[in-house]
Amino acid sequence: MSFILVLGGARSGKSRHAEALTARHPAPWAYLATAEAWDDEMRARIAEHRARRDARWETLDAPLDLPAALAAAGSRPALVDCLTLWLTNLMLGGHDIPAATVALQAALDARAAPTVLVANEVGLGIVPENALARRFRDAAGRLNQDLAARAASVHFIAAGLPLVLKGEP
Ligand SMILES: Nc1nc2c(ncn2[C@@H]2O[C@H](COP(=O)(O)OP(=O)(O)OP(=O)(O)O)[C@@H](O)[C@H]2O)c(=O)[nH]1
Repeated sequence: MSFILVLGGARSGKSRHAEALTARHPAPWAYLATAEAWDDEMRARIAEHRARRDARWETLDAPLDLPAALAAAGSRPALVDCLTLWLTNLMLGGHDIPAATVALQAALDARAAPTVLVANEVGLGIVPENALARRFRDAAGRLNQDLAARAASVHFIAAGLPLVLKGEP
């Protein structure tokens, strides 16, 4: 089944927008979290998100094996938040990014329920000074392009407001 891709910068409101898109479908919904709580700041960010979601959401942790989590979500509408952190986790772990992208696409193709994907638009600022940051920026841009080409709709969020780049609002 096709999916919706929600792009945006940090604190642009993309998670909230993606939650609303997912909630257009009947509950229960699966929230596939790719973040890991390494420090207090991340724990606080995650706690804020968890407080916002009610009991109709079930959280599945998917820092690396996102294809398995998409399969585990089964017939529930699923929200993946976010692909850019998943990519970070893969890169830091030395995983094969093209192979992981193919596996992700296969898992998306296999879904029979609606899916909303959140990703950061990271390439709008100045060129990063270090090589790893430049590699990450390029990989994130490529992943966004690959998924946008396959998505039914693509929404770009800035200042909490959606700009429809492709498909339905
Ligand atoms: N492990 C885990 N991570 C979560 C959970 N809920 C949310 N997150 C993570 O929190 C991250 C989002 O953090 P924020 O800092 O609020 O995101 P942001 O991109 O700055 O903000 P917006 O664009 O406004 O959504 C996502 O990557 C999620 O994976 C959870 O229950 N468990």
